Amino acid sequence: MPGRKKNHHKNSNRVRHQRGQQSRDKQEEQPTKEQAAEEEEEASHSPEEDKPFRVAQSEIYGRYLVASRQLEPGETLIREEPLAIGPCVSGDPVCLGCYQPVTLKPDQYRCPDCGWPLCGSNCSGLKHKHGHTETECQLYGKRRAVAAELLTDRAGPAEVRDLYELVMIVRILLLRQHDPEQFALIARMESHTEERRQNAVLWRHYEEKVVQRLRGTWQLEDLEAEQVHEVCGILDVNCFEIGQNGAKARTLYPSAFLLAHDCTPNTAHTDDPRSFAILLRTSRRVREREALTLSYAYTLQGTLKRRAFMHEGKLFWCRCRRCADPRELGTDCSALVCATCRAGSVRAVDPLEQTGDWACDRCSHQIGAEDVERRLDRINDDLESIDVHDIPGLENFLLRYRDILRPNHYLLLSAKYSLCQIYGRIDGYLLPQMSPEDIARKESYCREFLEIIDVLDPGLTRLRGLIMYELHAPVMVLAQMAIQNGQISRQEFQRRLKEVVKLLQVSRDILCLEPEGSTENAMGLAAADALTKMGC
Ligand SMILES: C[S@@+](CC[C@H](N)C(=O)[O-])C[C@H]1O[C@@H](n2cnc3c(N)ncnc32)[C@H](O)[C@@H]1O
Repeated sequence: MPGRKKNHHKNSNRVRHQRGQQSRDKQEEQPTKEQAAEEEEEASHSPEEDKPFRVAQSEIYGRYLVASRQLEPGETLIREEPLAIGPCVSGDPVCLGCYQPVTLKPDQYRCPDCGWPLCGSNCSGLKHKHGHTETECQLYGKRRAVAAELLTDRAGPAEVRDLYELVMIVRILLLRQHDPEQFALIARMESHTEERRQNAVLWRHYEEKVVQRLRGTWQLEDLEAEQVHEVCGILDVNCFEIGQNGAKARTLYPSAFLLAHDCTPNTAHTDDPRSFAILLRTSRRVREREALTLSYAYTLQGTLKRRAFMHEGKLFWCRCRRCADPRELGTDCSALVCATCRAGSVRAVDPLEQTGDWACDRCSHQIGAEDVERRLDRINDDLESIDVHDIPGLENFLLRYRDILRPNHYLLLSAKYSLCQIYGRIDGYLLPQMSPEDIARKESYCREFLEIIDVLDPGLTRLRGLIMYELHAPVMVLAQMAIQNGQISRQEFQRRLKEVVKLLQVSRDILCLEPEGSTENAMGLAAADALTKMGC
């Protein structure tokens, strides 16, 4: 469920602050991030390269990419393999070779040498640079107890998360010895170490969960605490969360990390399920010298949450057009129903004031941002507790909160997005089994959702492609029913068919840009097939 999962990128910051306490020697040997930016800029101006972008530098963004000419929608900007890859920070165990989910049950296949759970002995990621390497296996093999004794089905999600969190950090630190060039490409990334150090809670977390564990339990005493903190910062600021067909991983890429954030970005990215390469392209026309942007946050979150997420992990407060507008570019997807007059909408008075008040547009009711956040967290927990296939549960959720949240509220949209995807696809609710009312409901959720996405994630974006594909089916089926029952004219039927064709064409054009072997690409092919069958 893209709407409710973090399947986007996480990111980073600017370049001006003091670096960590590296030794004088190291500082002399390695260029600063500012010098690296200048070198990159020079390199990107070299005449033999006809790159669609170049590296620029600003006080606000730090290094960022700008279009070196006008770019058309769908132009490929970057295709590159990861510098580093590892499991995401979550309580879900995954195979260290291919990042597909595994269990911690006694019958789960495990690496015979180090004891970490793997999907199987023929996993494509075994001894592969993007998977479970021999170096890693040897290191873990000497500490077999970690995986064999701690990673069992008695471990709670927090313990599992703490152990998996270390994997990518260790992989990067291993590169320091085994592939210094690769390590240098990572070391030039922003870490915000100094700002992170000022945040006592965050610093203590990494000190206890990462530095002390690596140096203590994992007996990697030669690691310098400072370097470990630096790597933790680089990961938090620059990682992408990727994965296709059930796999989940986090990655660092050599140049994609340079993209600045915007909550209505002009690029879209996807990843290749085999190589884990990132494929980044423009989602709409970009003017020459315009910043190339992607969203570090989830589109389907309100301003309060998106900004908090970016401040927490990426150490900046977003001030983009969407964030600055209390109505989020007219979508109103954070507005609440006024609890006092019941008629007005409650919105942040100044959304760039994170702890400022929210006020009703009809009466004098006001509420603090912290209160709003607490309420939204409770509603979000409620939504998360509903199984994604539970149609009555999700419908009930919409009913329960319709007098509390405005219809376009992101939490309602999230539930509607799930419903768009499962109506027509699960047993008991397959299209031939559905009542015309339920089919019409699917259509109306798809339309509501599309209207919002057209504003917040416009152009050639996966979310638009997916929702258009979902929308074509109810429009088609209802049109057929209506003509058979004599409810619409031939002309109206033709008009509706035209819409179906348009929806299929756009979704095909978008989803066929997704990598081969991905679910989205399969949908793109299905759209193309449907068009052929319709003679288009
Ligand atoms: C993934 S890094 C991007 C590259 C980074 N600018 C650099 O020089 O290494 C993300 C960081 O860039 C900065 N940044 C990106 N987008 C920004 C934005 N919209 N506003 C302010 N800072 C931004 C923040 O410092 C953020 O932590």
